Amino acid sequence: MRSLFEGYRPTFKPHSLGYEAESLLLLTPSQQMCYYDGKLFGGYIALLMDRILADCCKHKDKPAFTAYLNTSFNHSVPPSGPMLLRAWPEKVEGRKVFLKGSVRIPGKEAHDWVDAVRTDALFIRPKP
Ligand SMILES: CCCCC/C=C\C/C=C\C/C=C\C/C=C\CCCC(=O)SCCNC(=O)CCNC(=O)[C@H](O)C(C)(C)COP(=O)(O)OP(=O)(O)OC[C@H]1O[C@@H](n2cnc3c(N)ncnc32)[C@H](O)[C@@H]1OP(=O)(O)O
Repeated sequence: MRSLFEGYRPTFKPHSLGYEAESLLLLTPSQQMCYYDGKLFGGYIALLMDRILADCCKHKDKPAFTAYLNTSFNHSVPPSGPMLLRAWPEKVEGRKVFLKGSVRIPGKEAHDWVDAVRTDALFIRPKP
């Protein structure tokens, strides 16, 4: 199961509401799960998003539970290309942490990245 996260090494940067996280990932052949050829399985993408959002929440803080993870798949993600996972906090209300995340993939132009997937998520910190 750990191999699902092979190559996942997030880095963190301070953000006004906590930390933002990002990880550039190149999947190994066993991670390149597709139902349709050339399109990475959406459930696997959601798993990766849940992971980076959870890590973003808990960096130097208490862990939190996923309450919702609303994921929009705007473009398919090629299984063998680079993908940039990103997560950042949008709003914090008591124990509720609202976050956004995205998966970026290379665009048509050199050095151009496009958002293939966008996620709105709510994580809840445990009661004290
Ligand atoms: C296929 C192979 C898989 C392989 C992977 C295997 C293993 C992975 C290994 C390693 C993974 C590594 C790292 C982990 C990566 C990711 C982990 C992510 C974290 C999770 O995977 S975690 C599990 C999934 N997750 C749950 O299992 C949650 C179930 N649920 C609950 O446990 C409760 O529901 C809880 C705790 C969420 C809240 O409960 P609570 O009692 O603490 O708080 P309460 O209900 O009072 O809500 C407080 C305020 O949040 C609002 N609120 C609550 N829920 C809302 C919702 N859904 N939408 C909108 N608002 C919501 C209320 O309206 C209120 O708002 P207000 O205060 O304004 O009134």
